[in-house]
Amino acid sequence: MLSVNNISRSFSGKKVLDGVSFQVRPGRMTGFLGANGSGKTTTMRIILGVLEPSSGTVEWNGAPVTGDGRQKFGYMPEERGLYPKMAVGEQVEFLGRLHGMERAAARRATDELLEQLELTDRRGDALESLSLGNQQRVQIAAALVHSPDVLILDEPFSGLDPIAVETVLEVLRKRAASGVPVLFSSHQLSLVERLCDDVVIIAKGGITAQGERDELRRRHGTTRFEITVDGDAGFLRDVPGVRVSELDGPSAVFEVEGGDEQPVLRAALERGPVRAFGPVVPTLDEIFKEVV
Ligand SMILES: Nc1ncnc2c1ncn2[C@@H]1O[C@H](COP(=O)(O)OP(=O)(O)OP(=O)(O)O)[C@@H](O)[C@H]1O
Repeated sequence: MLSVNNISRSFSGKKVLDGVSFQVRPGRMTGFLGANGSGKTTTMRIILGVLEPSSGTVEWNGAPVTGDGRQKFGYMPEERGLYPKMAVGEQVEFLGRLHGMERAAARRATDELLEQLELTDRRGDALESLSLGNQQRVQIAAALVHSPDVLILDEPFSGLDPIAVETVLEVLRKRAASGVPVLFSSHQLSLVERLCDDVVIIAKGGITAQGERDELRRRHGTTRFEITVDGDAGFLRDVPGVRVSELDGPSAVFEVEGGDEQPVLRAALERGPVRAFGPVVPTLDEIFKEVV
């Protein structure tokens, strides 16, 4: 497990991270969400050791991360740092070699990744001749070539079309499934909602929510309920203690005074069949707006 423990960081006296703590668990995709300037890139740079924290530590499996340990991290930085004129395959292979791989192993890993990312036919082309979306796929290959123990990806899905998102996602999921913790930042909430197992939300340099995606959604959504009946759900307005916030023919969203929704269900059943009844589970988008 990767643990970020109480990290703070200032630039020219201005605190941009203040006591940031969270975990990235093995085998899970963790979405790192935050508005522009909230501190995502700074946190990722500190995890990678590109930047020193003012205080706090980063630990991998309970021990402080050292330079050697970071050799086994895979990083896709926000500023995409590859060589524009170098051929795609040569470049990925070279980065594998820089991480200490033997030539043959680096070549094999490169071939496999280019195949998975549907770039095999671009192997010999200069990076700059590829579309931006394809260059992005090469960045993913560069971060993965040395079979990292941990993956830290800054906005890996930005600029990808929906099909490319699926291709990249499949590659990342495979790595996660093999036990690698994957941390990726994103602004695209609906995408993160679909892709991640765990979520960490940062606002103004502090963590405001974190946990398993579905658990987080349940935790933030217990005060509202939705119901669908046969006919018109308008009768709910006359049920004592009920405040209807949305009404659309047979469906309604409501809150109950005191929070016990079961009497409302009984009242509805007395009138006729109830087709659906349950708590409203908020989207990540709604949670994000609530906690930032
Ligand atoms: N090298 C630096 N010198 C001074 N200030 C910096 C430096 N790096 C980051 N900052 C400031 O730290 C804050 C957090 O920036 P950071 O890049 O971590 O945010 P972010 O969440 O990644 O944003 P974005 O989504 O826009 O990439 C910002 O106010 C930024 O201006």
